[in-house]
Amino acid sequence: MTKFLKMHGLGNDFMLLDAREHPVALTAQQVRNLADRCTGVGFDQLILVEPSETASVKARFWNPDGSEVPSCGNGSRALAVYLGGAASIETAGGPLTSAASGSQAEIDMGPPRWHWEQTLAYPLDTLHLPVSWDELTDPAALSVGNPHIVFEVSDPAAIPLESLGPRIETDPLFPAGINVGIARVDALDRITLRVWERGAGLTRACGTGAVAAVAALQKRGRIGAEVTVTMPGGEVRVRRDESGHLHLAGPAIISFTGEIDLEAFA
Ligand SMILES: N[C@H](CCC[C@H](N)C(=O)O)C(=O)O
Repeated sequence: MTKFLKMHGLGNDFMLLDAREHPVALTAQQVRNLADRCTGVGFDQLILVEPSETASVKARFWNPDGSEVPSCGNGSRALAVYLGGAASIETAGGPLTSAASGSQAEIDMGPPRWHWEQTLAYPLDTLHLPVSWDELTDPAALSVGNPHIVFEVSDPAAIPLESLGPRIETDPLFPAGINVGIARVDALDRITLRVWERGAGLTRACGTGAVAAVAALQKRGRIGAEVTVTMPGGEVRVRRDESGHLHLAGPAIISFTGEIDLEAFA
C-alpha cells in the first residue's frame, strides 16, 4: 500500500505521492484510473515527489487525462505546504523556490519562460474558432513553464469557456495543447480570471493561469506589479519582483490522507 495526500489550492485539487523513499512508476492509464472521481481518488492533477540532485525535491505533474505536464502553480503551492518552510523544487518547467507557513505558500515561479513564443496579441483570426465571439479580442499567448493563451474581456462570465476552451486547447496551432484563460481587469491591482485547463477542463483555480494572465496584462501595461487574482475557487496574489520573477502566493490545504494499492489502478 502507498500513502497519499489529498490536497487543494482554492479547489484546484491534487493527489500527492511522496516517492522520495520508495520510487513510484506511473502509466498514463494508471493516472487516468486514479483521477476517476467515481472509481478512483479523483483530482485535477497528480503530484509525484521524487529525490533531486539539484534541489530539495523534484516534482512531476500529471493531468487527469494522463498527460504529464511541466508546471503546476497551485500544485507547487500544495507541495510547498506539504514540505513546510523554505525549499527548492526541480520541475520540467524550470526551477522553483517555495516558502510555506501553515497553509499559506509562496512560490517564486521564476521569470516567464518564453520557450513557447510569447505574443501579446495573437491574431484571433488564426484561431480556428467556429463562431466569432464579439467579446473576444486578440489574446496574449505565452508560457510560464506551461503554455497559456489569455483573453482580456469585459465580462468573463459571458464567455462560454466550456465550449471555447476545448476548441482552442485542441486547435492544430497548438500541437501540445494549451491552457485557456479569460481575464477581466477590475483595477490596477485586481483581476478576475477563469481558466479552461489543458488536460483537465474547467477548474476552480489555476496557478500558472493566474501567473500567465498577470504576466500578459502587465506586459500590456494594464495592471501593476502586485495583483490579486480572483478565480471561482478564491484569490491568489501574483507579484513581479525587480528581477522579473513572478511570485504566486495563496493557501493550500491538506484535505485528508490515505493509503492506496497503486497496482489495482494499473
Ligand atoms: N493543466 C495544466 C497543468 C496544471 C496547471 C494548474 N492546475 C496550475 O495550478 O497551474 C497544463 O496542462 O499545463
